[in-house]
Amino acid sequence: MAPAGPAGAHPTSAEPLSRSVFRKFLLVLCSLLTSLYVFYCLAERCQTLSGPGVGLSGSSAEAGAPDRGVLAGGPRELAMWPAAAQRKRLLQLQQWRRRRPDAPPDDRDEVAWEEETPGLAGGPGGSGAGSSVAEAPPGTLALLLDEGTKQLPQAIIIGVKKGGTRALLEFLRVHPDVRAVGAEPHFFDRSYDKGLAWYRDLMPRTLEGQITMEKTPSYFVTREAPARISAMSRDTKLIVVVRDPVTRAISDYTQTLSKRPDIPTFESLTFKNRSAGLVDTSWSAIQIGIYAKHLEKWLRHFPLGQMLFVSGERLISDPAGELGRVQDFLGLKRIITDKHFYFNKTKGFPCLKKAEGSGKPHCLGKTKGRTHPHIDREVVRRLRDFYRPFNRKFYQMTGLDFGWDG
Ligand SMILES: Nc1ncnc2c1ncn2[C@@H]1O[C@H](COP(=O)(O)OS(=O)(=O)O)[C@@H](OP(=O)(O)O)[C@H]1O
Repeated sequence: MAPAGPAGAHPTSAEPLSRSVFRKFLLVLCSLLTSLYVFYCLAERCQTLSGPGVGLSGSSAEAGAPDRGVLAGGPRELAMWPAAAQRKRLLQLQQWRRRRPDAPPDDRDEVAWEEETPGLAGGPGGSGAGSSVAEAPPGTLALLLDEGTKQLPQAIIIGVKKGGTRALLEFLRVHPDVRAVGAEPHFFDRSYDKGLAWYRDLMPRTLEGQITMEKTPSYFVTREAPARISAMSRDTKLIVVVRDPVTRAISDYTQTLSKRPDIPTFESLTFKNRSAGLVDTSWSAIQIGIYAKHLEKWLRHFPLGQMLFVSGERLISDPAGELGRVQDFLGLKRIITDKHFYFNKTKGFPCLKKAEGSGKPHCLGKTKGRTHPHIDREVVRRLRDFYRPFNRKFYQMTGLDFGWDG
């Protein structure tokens, strides 16, 4: 008998051998797949495979946060999206982020306003200073929030105090291409020594095409501010909200009175010598309203065309009209229209139908639109006489008649 060949020599062990090889192969394959999956998850792409079409819709588990699918992707994943989708997604993140109450402004009056309207507060946090990773939702949101860059403002609302500057900024923030610091930075008057890097760091992150803004009404009357802003950028656009200087002075006084009820009467503070009718121009409430005098200083550093004068009165009677002018001046698409406003009878002012971020109707807080005390008519008349020549000069300089003198 011929001896059995190798195949025939172990007819029974051949099958178990191939099975064990197969088992080992399966084992290696499984661990390879598991490692790949773990690696994939570590790269945080597990939840983002759905892509923009899925990610931008759906409900949110986070309180008010955009869909998780939207949030979970990392910058690399984001980079794979078409530019428009990236922008939309980042805008969505910005909006969500603006809803969080951030650091309050430094002005006490403004603090009160922000406290009442956290939904509208942008704070240096809306601006980046509050972007603590601890607050960030899980996943790579923290990374995503770092998208965009902090820019020095291209436009500043420089005044005037009690002119309606808060209303203007909050209305403007409804625009998707406007990002603004909620608090007043007071950089060019109080913190200039901290340097431009400090100032820039207060700003919100912006995407290409978005404008960075801030408002500090005291800049308009700060001697050094025009040169300092010009040194930052000669192209900075300047917005001044002006209001009848007499009502502005009374509003200013009303604010001080609300904090220090024991101050002298408006009438007594107005005059150096009441019987002689000599107005005290050293009182800041009076001085701020001499707009022509302050404007002269700005015009030494900026061309008139780089400044926009917003009527504080029309900002109340026709907010959409004034916002139209502002959007044009800033080179923005006219997105904010009369559809965004309604007149709130209780408040006595126009309010936003949908506040930026929260989507709910919203009025400014109770520190905006205070009831003014009654002022002696004779004192008001004397003040009108005092301001008339300055107002005329201001109308001449700006080419605009604000109609304060009847
Ligand atoms: N929509 C709306 N709602 C409430 N208030 C409004 C609005 N539009 C303009 N105003 C007027 O804004 C005045 C306050 O001006 P500012 O925001 O510039 O004040 S501040 O300098 O920032 O303190 C504030 O002044 P007072 O009425 O004297 O309180 C308002 O008259």
